[in-house]
This record gives sequence, structure tokens and C-alpha cells, in this order.
Amino acid sequence: MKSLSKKVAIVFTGGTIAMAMNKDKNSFVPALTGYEIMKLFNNHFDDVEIEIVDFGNYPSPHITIDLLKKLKSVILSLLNRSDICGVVVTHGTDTLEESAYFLDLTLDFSKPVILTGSMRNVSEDEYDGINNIKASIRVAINEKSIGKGVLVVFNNKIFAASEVVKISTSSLDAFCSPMLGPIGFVDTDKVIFYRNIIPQKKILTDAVEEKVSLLKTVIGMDDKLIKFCVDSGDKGIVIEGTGRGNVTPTMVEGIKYALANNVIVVIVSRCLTGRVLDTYGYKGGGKELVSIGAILGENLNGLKARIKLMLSLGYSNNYEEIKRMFQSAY
Ligand SMILES: NC(=O)C[C@H](N)C(=O)O
Repeated sequence: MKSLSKKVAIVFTGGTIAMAMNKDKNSFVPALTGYEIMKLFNNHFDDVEIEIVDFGNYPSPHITIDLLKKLKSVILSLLNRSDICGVVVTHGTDTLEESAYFLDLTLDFSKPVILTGSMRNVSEDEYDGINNIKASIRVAINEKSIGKGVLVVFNNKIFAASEVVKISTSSLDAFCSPMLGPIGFVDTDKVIFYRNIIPQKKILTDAVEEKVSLLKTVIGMDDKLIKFCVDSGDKGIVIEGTGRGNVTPTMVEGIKYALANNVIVVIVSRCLTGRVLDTYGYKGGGKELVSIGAILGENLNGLKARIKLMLSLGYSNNYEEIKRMFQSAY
């Protein structure tokens, strides 16, 4: 009999990793349970026991905040068990970075939690689901993965949830950390970390404010979308500004309107790397935005800043406290 020294729970939520070709629809659709995926896996590990948790089979654009709250509590109850050393979550890649960051900010745990998925489904030759699960298990059982927050393992690269983005619609190498690169790699059976990360400050809240929109600044943009968000009841708006965090002059009145209506406005950048800062003093520049009360979102991209604002507004309705949460992420 095998001696089972380590136990990893794998929570299956759906995505391409659990999809197959449907001939009638001539397209890819949800098809496989966690058990069916793991039958293909053919246990590669002698010393690891796997526990399968079938959470659901959701394409990731179908993931909601309610589902994320449920997923968080499923993961928490697994992490609380002394027999489980880490949790792997399979997830559709389209929204994986949002779910990973949500879990990173809300799970206060040192045991490894790894999100992964696949870019090819089981009907395709290059099905990458098994390799990604295998690499994720290796990271989950590695002691060096402890205390690093939620990680994303994809195509043998290891990323911090706070940094990772999906960069390709179709490549197997679909994820990257544009500013800092992966924190490590899975090289055959070895897990190698090349740098450490400072875990993000947690936002320990069960309440999540869902009325938060994300807008992107483009040339010639006016303020009609900002005003629409305010008038339709948003409590927060994240704006991806240009460059250092600037907007068009014609957006400023809308931002003032939002702030006057107690809607928190967070400015981040549509650039892929770098921090926002109030360096520009022209109309719509960061200096004016900060002076009227907009909050700068540091180096977060729009997707992550929106998740953080939803959680911050769930935790507090105090403007100063929310500002502090954005300014001291670590
Ligand atoms: N590769 C994938 O998983 C993409 C799929 N559309 C999803 O996110 O569910």
C-alpha cells in the first residue's frame, strides 16, 4: 500500500479545461466533471493523495460575485483541514485573473492556493489541462509556496495573483506578469522560485459591493458613461486613465459629478506597466483628479482595481479608509 503523506484538494469550477467539442453545436461546451478529468490524469504522484471537489462547470464569463463568495468558503473549509496541505482550483482562463485576485485579497491563509486552467479542451490534440494540473499540484505540495498568497500556475510558469494577466486569446502560454514576470517555474518535477513576493494586505470581508463599474479612457471621450454609472446607482467607478493616470478634459465634469454623489472614483492606467501618479497639471491631468478627490490605484490594472474597490466598499464606506487601502497595498 502507498504511504500517503500529502493531500491536495482540487476544486473544479469549469472553463475550457472541462470542455469538449459538441458536434451538433460545432463549438466547445462544458462537458467533463472533475472525476472525468482526473481519470485522464492517471495519478502521476506516488506520494500525493488527491481529493476531488466538483464545484461546478461554469465557463468563466459565467462566474459571478456570488459564486466567488461560495468558492471562497469552499476553499476556506478545505484549508482549515489539517490533512490538506494545499488547494488547486481549475477555472476558465477568461476571468481567472479576477477570481485569483479576489481570493488573494480575501483568503487569510498561508497554505498554497493555486489557480489553473487550460487553453485547449479535451477534444483537441494539445489538451494542456493535465500538464497544468500536474504543475499546480507540484507547486501546492512545495514548502516554498507557503505564505505567497494565491498563485496562478500556467504553462509551467508561476505567477502572483496580484500581478498576473491573461495576454493571449489562444496561445498555450496565455498568462504573464507584464511588470515583473513570473515568480518561478515548474521544471519537470522541480519547483523553482526566482523571487519572493510581498503578500497583499487582506481585505477580510464577506460583504462585496457589486455596483462598481470599470471604464477605459479613450481619445475624445466625454462624461456620458461616467454620469450613466452614477445615475444608475454605482457606488464606485474605476477609470483606466491614460499614461500616468490622466483623463480627457471632457471627462472631468463627470468625475466631479460622481464625487459629489459620494461615488468613489479610482484612477489606474490603461498602460500595461507602471504606477499612476499626479504628475500632470493640465486639465484632466492626475494633479486635478487628485485635487478633486479621485483616488490613485497605484500599479493595479483596471480589472484588479475593480475587484479591490468592490471589496473595499464591502469592508468600509469611509472615503479616507478606502483611500488608505489603495495606497498601502502591502
Ligand atoms: N481557456 C478558457 O478557459 C476560456 C473559456 N472561454 C473560459 O474562460 O471559460
